[in-house]
Amino acid sequence: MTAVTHEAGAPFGAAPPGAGGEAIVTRGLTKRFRGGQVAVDALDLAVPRGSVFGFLGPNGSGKTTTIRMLLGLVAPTAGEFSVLGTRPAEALPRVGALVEGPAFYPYLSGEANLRRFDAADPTASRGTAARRIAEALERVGLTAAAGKRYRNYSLGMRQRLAIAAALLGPRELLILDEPTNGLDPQGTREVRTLVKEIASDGTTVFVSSHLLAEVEQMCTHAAIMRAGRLVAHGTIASLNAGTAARVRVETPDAPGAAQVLRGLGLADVRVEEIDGADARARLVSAELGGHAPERLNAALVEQGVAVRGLAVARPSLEDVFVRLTGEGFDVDG
Ligand SMILES: Nc1ncnc2c1ncn2[C@@H]1O[C@H](COP(=O)(O)OP(=O)(O)OP(=O)(O)O)[C@@H](O)[C@H]1O
Repeated sequence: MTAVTHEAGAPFGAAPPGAGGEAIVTRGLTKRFRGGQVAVDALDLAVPRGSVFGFLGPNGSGKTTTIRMLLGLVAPTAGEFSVLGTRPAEALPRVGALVEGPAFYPYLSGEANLRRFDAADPTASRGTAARRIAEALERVGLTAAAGKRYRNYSLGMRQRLAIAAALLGPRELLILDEPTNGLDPQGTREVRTLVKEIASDGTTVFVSSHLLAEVEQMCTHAAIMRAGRLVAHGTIASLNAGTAARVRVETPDAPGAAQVLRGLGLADVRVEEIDGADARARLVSAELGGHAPERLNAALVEQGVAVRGLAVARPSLEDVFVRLTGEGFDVDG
């Protein structure tokens, strides 16, 4: 593929990437900073319209640089991309973004701050400003607090106001860079709820995060970055399916249980100690495969193996991410 940079303004091919219904498409998108550091390395991304797309990765993995390229704030070194099926410059009026929080005046009300923010946009019509601001405040649930000074807003309200600033005007795509960073648990909940509400109106939301639980709770799709490279990409369900479920049997007869499970054809049978439990009890685990847990239980009992407990452990997204990125994630929202 020919390397085309957004900065060079070279046209996409006959069919621009993203013409088929994706909100964002990137092909081979690369950013090498002066000094040789490759922040984003040949990124191929497809963000379906209508999705809440989690852009997940540890700090420094290239998320902000990618977002800055998508918004035309930094020029790619190589690769091509489209936003809402077209060139970024054409799409931008339909894109709301929160990259670095807007600077709000503490002594002005939320509404007055939005008015100043809106006035700075040369493309926005003055005649419709009041309606635009009222709608944005309504959308983030700040209508009742519109007249309150910004300095008296809670952290969650401040971030909701920042999102309102990104929603001035009709937006088809909202790009949020770490929108819950620095928020308290209440503020985090408010932002998550707001993101889901915005998405339920049909707006595509592309949200970066280093918090796994956050992406799991609010996103339909995710991409996982590691050191500038994409290591996984798909629906949350398909990413979750990346690791096999295991059955875990607690029993005083570990050799017997292991033999029964192996006899039934289960793979990767392991015997583990149980910390703090009866010294005679052991945990026998195996890949569940297509077996019904209740049939396994019946087979164990029929063959004289005492079963103290049987559970199926579904792999968490965290297991998948740790395996892919080689790093632990903050799992607390
Ligand atoms: N202007 C710059 N000049 C040189 N290197 C940069 C620049 N901006 C970012 N980098 C480097 O590029 C890499 C990716 O940074 P980036 O900010 O995109 O990651 P991130 O995943 O968004 O992390 P964070 O959440 O910490 O911002 C990092 O190693 C960073 O130090």
